[in-house]
Amino acid sequence: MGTTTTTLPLHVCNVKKTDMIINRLHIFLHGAALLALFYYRITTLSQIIKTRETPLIPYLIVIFSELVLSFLWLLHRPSKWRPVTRIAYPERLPEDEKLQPVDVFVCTTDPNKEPSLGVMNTVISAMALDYPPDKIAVYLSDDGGAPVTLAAMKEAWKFAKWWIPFCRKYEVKTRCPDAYFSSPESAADKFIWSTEFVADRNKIEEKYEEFKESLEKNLKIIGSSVSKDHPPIVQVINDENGNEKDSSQKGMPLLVYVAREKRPSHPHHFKAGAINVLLRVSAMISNAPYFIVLDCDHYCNDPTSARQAMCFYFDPEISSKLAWVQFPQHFHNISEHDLYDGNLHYYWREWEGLDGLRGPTITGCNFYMKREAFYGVDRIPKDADLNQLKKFFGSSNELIRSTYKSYKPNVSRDEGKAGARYNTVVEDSMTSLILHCKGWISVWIDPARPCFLGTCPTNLNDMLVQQTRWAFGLLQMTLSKFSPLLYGPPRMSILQSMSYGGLTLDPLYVFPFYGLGIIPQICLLHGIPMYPKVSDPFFFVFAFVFISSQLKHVQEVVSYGDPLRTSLYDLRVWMMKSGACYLYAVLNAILDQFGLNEANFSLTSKVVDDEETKRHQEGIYDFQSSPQLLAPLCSVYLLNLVAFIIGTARIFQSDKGKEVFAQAVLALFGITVNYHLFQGMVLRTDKGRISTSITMIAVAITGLILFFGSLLVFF
Ligand SMILES: O=c1ccn([C@@H]2O[C@H](COP(=O)(O)OP(=O)(O)O[C@H]3O[C@H](CO)[C@@H](O)[C@H](O)[C@H]3O)[C@@H](O)[C@H]2O)c(=O)[nH]1
Ligand SMILES: [Mn+2]
Repeated sequence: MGTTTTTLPLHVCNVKKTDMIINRLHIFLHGAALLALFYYRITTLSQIIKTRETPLIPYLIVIFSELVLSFLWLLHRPSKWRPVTRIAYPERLPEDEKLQPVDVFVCTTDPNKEPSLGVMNTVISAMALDYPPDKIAVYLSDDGGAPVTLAAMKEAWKFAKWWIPFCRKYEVKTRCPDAYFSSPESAADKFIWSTEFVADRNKIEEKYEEFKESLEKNLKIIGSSVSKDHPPIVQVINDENGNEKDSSQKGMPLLVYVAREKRPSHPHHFKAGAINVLLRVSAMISNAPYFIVLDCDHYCNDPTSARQAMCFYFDPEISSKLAWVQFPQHFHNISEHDLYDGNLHYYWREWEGLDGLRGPTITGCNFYMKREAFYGVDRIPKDADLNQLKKFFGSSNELIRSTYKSYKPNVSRDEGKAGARYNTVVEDSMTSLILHCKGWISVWIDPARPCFLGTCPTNLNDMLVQQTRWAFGLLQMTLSKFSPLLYGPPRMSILQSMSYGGLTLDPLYVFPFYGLGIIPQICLLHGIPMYPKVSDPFFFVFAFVFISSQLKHVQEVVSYGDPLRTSLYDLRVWMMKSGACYLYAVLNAILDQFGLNEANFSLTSKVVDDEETKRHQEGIYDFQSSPQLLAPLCSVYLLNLVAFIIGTARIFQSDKGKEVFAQAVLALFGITVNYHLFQGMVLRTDKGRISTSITMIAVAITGLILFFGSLLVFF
């Protein structure tokens, strides 16, 4: 544990040197080019104001777009400054008696979108964690208050009593039963030839089939209705079959069902609300000093995750400041063509860099958290009276008593409440900002064998809906008093504040997307130059900025280990997000400011659709999506297509046309990168194509943009 020189470290942190050097060089080169670019813009702008040779408004829009792009580029730089990776060595932990208890929180909401079998697989995989069973308690929060979920849990308990001993006996690695049976792992070497293993395995498979049947039967009898109006239900499932000392309970963790009270008149704050209820309920039952949050679809794929996390909490050098250990979200339903960036590598690439600062943000689930940090008790003075404590913890005397027994907390000087933050649907980013600002650090670990595997959206619509929710949440955060660029700097380093700023301000990409996707193209049609001529030395500056940002992106993708084509898919996702998700997120955020937007958390579906899965596997875009999301993208596409065709004709016709060469290249870039939209609108005939009605709407919108955009050319 690092106390003497002879003991081996529990974990190591490696700086990714090559990436670090490339990143830093790029920051300076690209940064210098940007300065040159803006020097050009400012000098030409003053000329334009004098001479009025070029229309001012389009020119200002282009400059504004470039400013937003560069500002966001700058905010994302700290996360490139020092990328690191980590390895933990759980085998070097002290003996089991010294390990601290861990509570597992699983959240589910709707058995129709989150089928019970999947949820129970997650619950069972958590119960089977490789950790002393008396130090594990699994809590399921059922936000649907669905009787079918409670019934499923009782069946899960029965099956787990077979499953857990089997996993222990044969050192099974894949402890999510569904994953285990669908791609059977071979037994650990020492059991491989044993007939006993084969017999046990067949038996357990039979039990699993029975378990599945029982869930189906329940579903038929009970139905999958959910309720938004019910009293709280807390049920310890273990109790069903006797008391704790009963032999049937031995070697089994605690399993608890929780459906918090729901009333239509009362806001329930979605997942953040669910976590906070679990925090309080568990404080009264097991009250472990650490807890982990899992989404109902994120099963434990490596049973050692808790031990890996403990490697950091046991390190005396960081343990007192360490709040959470974050594992990435990886997905079991990803295809080799990850068309929608479902694996979220866009984020994880940055998280390696955040880890090199003071730690990654919480990313919704798969994080081990120190309960004390989450309570914010570091801020509670020692001599706090009960009233002060109630202001912080709420009115429950029992909760305060139980908390006090274990942590002897001291009282909050800030007026906040304990737990996850409510102000936004991205409770995770908000909560981590506040914890980082209090001086806590966090750790990011992404082992070769993913510790958790979830279900990611496999069609465009789900991806867009999910990204819209995130973007809206991040904007809510930006517009709240926890706006990172204002709230951060007095409390944490400027680099860390910038990273949070980069995360929450990503929705601003909507402005350059439309600014640069429409204006230069319309000007191209009218033969009005927006960029320097090819013969102008500053043309080189623009070309450099453009090429350098594209190449840097390709380098990041490849160095992260993804195939080259991912950089193209990424670029498309970025454009689709900017043109659709960010657009609606910004509109909703504006409505929200006027109190006109109803709080909402649109769940992503975890139900498998065969045809959709097939398209996903084959790498074919699934465009069955609402016109609202697709039409804006298609319109911009069509505009670029028209601009490119007519603009190129002009370039070949007249000498003056050559001044708009850069704009023609820009339009060509847009239509080439987004060729999938062209395919969807024009070439494809299958069910996943872009419907004719959406294409027609897009044609109409393109006409409107052309008309109104052309008016701008006169100002
Ligand atoms: O009122 C609610 C709404 C959602 N959930 C649960 O929250 C989890 C995440 O919901 P999901 O529909 O899967 O959304 P995703 O977009 O896939 O979730 C991502 O984004 C969320 C923030 O928007 C994070 O909380 C998640 O961890 C992260 O995986 C699921 O287990 C839900 O059951 C609740 O418990 N109560
Ligand atoms: Mn999810």
